Amino acid sequence: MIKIRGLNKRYGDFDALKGIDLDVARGEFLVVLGPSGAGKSTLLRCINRLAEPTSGEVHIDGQLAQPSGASLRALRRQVAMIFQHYNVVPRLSVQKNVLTGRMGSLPSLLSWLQFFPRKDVDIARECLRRVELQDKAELRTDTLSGGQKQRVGIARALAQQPKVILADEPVASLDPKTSRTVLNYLKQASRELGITVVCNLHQIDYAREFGERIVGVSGGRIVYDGGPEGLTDEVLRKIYPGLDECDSHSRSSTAATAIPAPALRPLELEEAGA
Ligand SMILES: Nc1ncnc2c1ncn2[C@@H]1O[C@H](COP(=O)(O)OP(=O)(O)OP(=O)(O)O)[C@@H](O)[C@H]1O
Repeated sequence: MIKIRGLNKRYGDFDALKGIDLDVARGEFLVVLGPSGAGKSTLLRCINRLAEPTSGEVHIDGQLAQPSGASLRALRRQVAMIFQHYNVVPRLSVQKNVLTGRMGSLPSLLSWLQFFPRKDVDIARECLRRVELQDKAELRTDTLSGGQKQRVGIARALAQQPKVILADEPVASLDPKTSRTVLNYLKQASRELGITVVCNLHQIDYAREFGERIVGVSGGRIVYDGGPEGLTDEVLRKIYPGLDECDSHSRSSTAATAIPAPALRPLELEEAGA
């Protein structure tokens, strides 16, 4: 479903992604694990062209992703995104937020008028049912908790009826119990609807629990690609080069382990006066 070849992304003189090759199968739930600054978000953003790759190719369902035009619009319809900070419109109702996932499929006038045909309302309702928020459909979204807002984010992504969902640290702002609930909804939707999910995570424990396949990214390169059972201490040291300096308890604890060790680039070090 996703085929990436020789993907490089350079910001100024900094290489954020260095020669990424990756294939993700239809319906696969892939977790991308890595420390802060590793290049996880950049990878997702190059897949849906929110960031323009410096070189390399991304194919979605056999189609080469193009930087603009009709082909870009088609790509964006097929690839939905879920964000760390939910990106919901607070003053809109829950259902209206989910319906925004249908906008790419509507004629532009209807979309501009925010007029949604019955069929689209039914799709939105069904997506809300999947994340068990059907009872909240008419509420303003800013009355929901963080976990519920993220479930709205999932429902909106599902309403788009995409082939691929890119989830950029979808549980980074949530407590462990809520995080597991949200990841369960996402995984269940992927399994039942055959959607390919690429989910960026900081937390090793969630990656082990939810990732069928885990790609470890460090310094803009893939340093691990395999199952959760392969996440040995040696592999984790490759993904998180500073891991030995961290509290060793945190790796084996049952609580979710987040290691957002910042990988500062030279410019930032200079700015920090180092
Ligand atoms: N628009 C940009 N301009 C300049 N540098 C950028 C830009 N976006 C990202 N970077 C740099 O590229 C590197 C990778 O960033 P990216 O956000 O992809 O990492 P990440 O693994 O997703 O980190 P985090 O987990 O903290 O979100 C970082 O060093 C970051 O500072």
